[in-house]
Amino acid sequence: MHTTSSSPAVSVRGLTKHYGDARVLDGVDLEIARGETYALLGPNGAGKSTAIEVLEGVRRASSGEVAVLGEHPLSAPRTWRARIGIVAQATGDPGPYTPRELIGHFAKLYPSPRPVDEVLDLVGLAPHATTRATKLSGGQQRRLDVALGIVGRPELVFLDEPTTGFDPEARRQFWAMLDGLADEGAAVLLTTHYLDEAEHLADRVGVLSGGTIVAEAPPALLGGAEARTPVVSWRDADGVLREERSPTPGAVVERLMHESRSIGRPDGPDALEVRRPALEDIYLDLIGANGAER
Ligand SMILES: Nc1ncnc2c1ncn2[C@@H]1O[C@H](COP(=O)(O)OP(=O)(O)OP(=O)(O)O)[C@@H](O)[C@H]1O
Repeated sequence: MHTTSSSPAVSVRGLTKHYGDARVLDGVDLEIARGETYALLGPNGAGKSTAIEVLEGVRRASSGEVAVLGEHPLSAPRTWRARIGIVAQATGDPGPYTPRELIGHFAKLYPSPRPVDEVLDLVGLAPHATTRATKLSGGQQRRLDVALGIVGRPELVFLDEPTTGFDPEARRQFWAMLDGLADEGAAVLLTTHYLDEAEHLADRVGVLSGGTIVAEAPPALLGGAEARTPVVSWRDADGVLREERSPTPGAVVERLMHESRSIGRPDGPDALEVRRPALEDIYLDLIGANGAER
């Protein structure tokens, strides 16, 4: 297949994968544009890593069409591999080397790598450049994984739960780094269990559940307008927790206050609260409504 920079970063149709009798992916369709950041969400065991491994060419699909930067991952030429960056969920033993040595070594595998010092700065490892990698903390080792994934200036980066183990400050630094990669035009496919991360980073999110992508949209639109409708909750006179969804929650609160006053409770019902569903609520509804883990 001829590769052009106008081909999508990722194009997947009807991807299935089974392990023995277990069908983990059951007809996944996915398209990621050049320069787009896409977050794949889903509960533990949904098949996110499996899907990413098929796209990376380290796992064979059972069926379906897969093109990554215009090539099939299992038949792509060596030059294709230099155009993608991989940060897997689990990485190997770094051996007796320092981050500077490891990044420098990996840089030699690519035609136009980033300078080692730039990578160290990007991932916030400059102060630990000469510490043995095995002596780094868990979060610092994860930054090193990210460094090795981006040193080759990839056109597409796969990041499988990249910020697991990061402290809040490191996560913010990582987000800024990823914003920088996106500004340079790299496409990113990210998995994460942190909904705020998906919301901050992704142009679009997809929810993988029951073997297929059950919802896909920009984070602010996931689940549709209905899912974003505010929820008014309160305890009624019998102490029972009530909920009402309404696009005009103020009117509901006014009605409840009026009803309360009419039964001699001028302060209104107990536990009166108005909530606007967050991405996390919408996500949980989506996976709950679609069978969750399998
Ligand atoms: N090599 C394998 N052989 C058999 N089953 C496997 C293999 N790899 C994964 N699985 C199973 O496939 C399912 C999907 O696993 P996968 O790691 O892709 O999920 P995930 O969505 O990435 O999960 P998590 O969020 O926990 O990382 C799980 O039930 C897992 O046990």
